[in-house]
Amino acid sequence: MKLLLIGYGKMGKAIEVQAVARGHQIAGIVDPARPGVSITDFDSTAVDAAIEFTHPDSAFNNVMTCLRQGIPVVCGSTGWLHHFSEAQALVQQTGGALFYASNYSVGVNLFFHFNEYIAAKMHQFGGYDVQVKEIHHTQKVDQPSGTALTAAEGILKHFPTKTTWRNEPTEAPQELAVLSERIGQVVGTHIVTYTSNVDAIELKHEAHSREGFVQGALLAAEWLPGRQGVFGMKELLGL
Ligand SMILES: NC(=O)C1=CN([C@@H]2O[C@H](COP(=O)(O)OP(=O)(O)OC[C@H]3O[C@@H](n4cnc5c(N)ncnc54)[C@H](OP(=O)(O)O)[C@@H]3O)[C@@H](O)[C@H]2O)C=CC1
Ligand SMILES: O=C(O)C1=N[C@H](C(=O)O)C[C@H](O)C1
Repeated sequence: MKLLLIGYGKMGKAIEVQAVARGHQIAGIVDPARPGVSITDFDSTAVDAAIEFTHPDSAFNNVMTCLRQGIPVVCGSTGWLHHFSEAQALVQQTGGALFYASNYSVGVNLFFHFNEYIAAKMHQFGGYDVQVKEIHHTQKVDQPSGTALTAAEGILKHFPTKTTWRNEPTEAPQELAVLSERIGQVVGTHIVTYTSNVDAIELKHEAHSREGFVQGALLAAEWLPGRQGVFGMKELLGL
């Protein structure tokens, strides 16, 4: 496949290495460190899919440009979902394809699946409070992480005592605390904890490297071309 990499930071560079190892061609790299190359230089004849890992402030614009260029786009950037409905509308309008996941690791998507199941069970039995905690490296600009927000949404869907989330400790019983810590080079750790008067139950995912994100993003890029619509890891993995 011919891939366009948008963003050539920690993820973009790691994706390049694995993409080449899997026999793909890098048709172009768009990044501020490589001026003179832009998404509008490419179209669906030059590129089979774009993979976008940039920044919360640039992701929406990059996704929209790919869709206008007719390029199927796999986006991993977090912190831009307040614009997601506009991207969905452009997918419909253009007949294009957008794949989005707050976390491309297969393990995290299993964690999301179990998280929803556990939330429903814990609510059914009662007596437990719940919180989400995420820990990431100090270069991360958005908080809470996209993964923590997906986990929080999964809890809110199945644990109706909680009606909203807050990114700080809270005593309000209807608020789900989603706590963020930034430490050194931590790749990404997410913990959901249920606490009662007598015990605690934890569901934890700890990424040991970025390889899981890279593999998932490449699987998505290999799966997306030829499809029309908005997709995520549930469709890719059949979860
Ligand atoms: N969904 C998932 O599984 C994962 C998501 N992420 C998310 O992906 C994003 C990127 O992560 P990561 O690679 O670690 O971040 P980095 O900061 O290491 O890399 C981002 C790169 O994108 C560049 N960039 C900024 N703006 C643009 C633009 N408009 N067009 C093209 N490139 C641009 C940056 O350049 P400059 O430094 O000059 O600004 C930088 O080189 C983050 O939002 C992160 O949360 C990360 C890992 C997994
Ligand atoms: O910025 C990161 O590094 C990561 N971002 C994603 C998120 O916000 O959840 C995914 C992963 O945790 C790493």
